[in-house]
Amino acid sequence: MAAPTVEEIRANAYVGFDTITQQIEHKLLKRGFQFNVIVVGQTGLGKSTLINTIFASHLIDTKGRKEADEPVRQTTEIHPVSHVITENGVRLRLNIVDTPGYGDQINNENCWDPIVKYIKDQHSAYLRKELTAMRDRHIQDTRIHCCLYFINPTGHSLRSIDIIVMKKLSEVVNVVPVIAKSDSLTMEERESFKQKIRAELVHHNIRLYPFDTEENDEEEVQLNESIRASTLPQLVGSERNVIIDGKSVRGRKNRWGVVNVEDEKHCEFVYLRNFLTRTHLQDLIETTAQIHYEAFRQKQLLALKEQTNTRAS
Ligand SMILES: Nc1nc2c(ncn2[C@@H]2O[C@H](COP(=O)(O)OP(=O)(O)OP(=O)(O)O)[C@@H](O)[C@H]2O)c(=O)[nH]1
Repeated sequence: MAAPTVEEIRANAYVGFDTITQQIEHKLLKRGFQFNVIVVGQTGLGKSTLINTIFASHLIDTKGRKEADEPVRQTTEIHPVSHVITENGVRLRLNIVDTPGYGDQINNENCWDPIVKYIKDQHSAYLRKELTAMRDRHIQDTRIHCCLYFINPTGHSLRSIDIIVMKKLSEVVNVVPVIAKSDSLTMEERESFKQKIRAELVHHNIRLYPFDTEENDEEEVQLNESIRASTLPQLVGSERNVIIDGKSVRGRKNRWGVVNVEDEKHCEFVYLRNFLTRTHLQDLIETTAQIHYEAFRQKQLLALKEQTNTRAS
């Protein structure tokens, strides 16, 4: 019998486990993905516009007062909406939670409570489902993966409510602060405002996303570092098109001219969109499960154990 050729040896040696990545992809594509984001910031800062601009669809409506005599909301409300968007066969279920009324009262004390409670309630619901004897194969995940916190473009500094709330939120969720409506500032004002806010965030020790963990390799640590260095994108949102150099682009007219939302020389919208959808979508989801939910779960289970011990003794 003739000795096998190199090709025959190679063909016989192929086991096929390298297809596991395709098998996983097939399963994940069938199930689809889930991304839950909450938007927090004073009325009229452009929260709905920004979300609709990022996902290029009209997903949420403005909650502003339509008539001058409409009463101002007395409390922070929680308005979740859910949409399924599809891109190249990938299905993404998007839960967007709007928080109208936040920061709008004269006395804003505790106006953040409904937001923190909502985030914790989602962790709690997930934990309950996880602990049932006959748990679902796939638990519907409503845990909030990202909180976009809108900072007023005052040109001065953070308000005390921003500091308190970002601190509270960063204990339970990935907080990504953004400078809203940055076209109301000149380029010089924007840069100095950004530097000021960054220094304040560091001074007040506000722990923003992304976090370094012991498991991070060199590349991930460097990536996190670069994200932190570019924290606070200065945004302009728009659901309308304007004509620039004969081309119709997503943008808005202001007193200085026209802003092309997608032009990095005009604002940092593209940076935020890439960060949320192209580079960090999966990491935001993972960090929620591994850091925020894990901390919540540990606390709840320890409390439960203590209760049981007290009852037994
Ligand atoms: N100049 C400027 N105006 C903006 C920008 N984004 C939104 N707007 C406008 O600001 C107004 C309020 O925008 P919304 O997106 O409804 O703001 P919101 O924060 O969702 O407001 P509420 O739903 O009331 O909480 C609208 O007239 C928008 O067209 C922006 O980046 N720059």
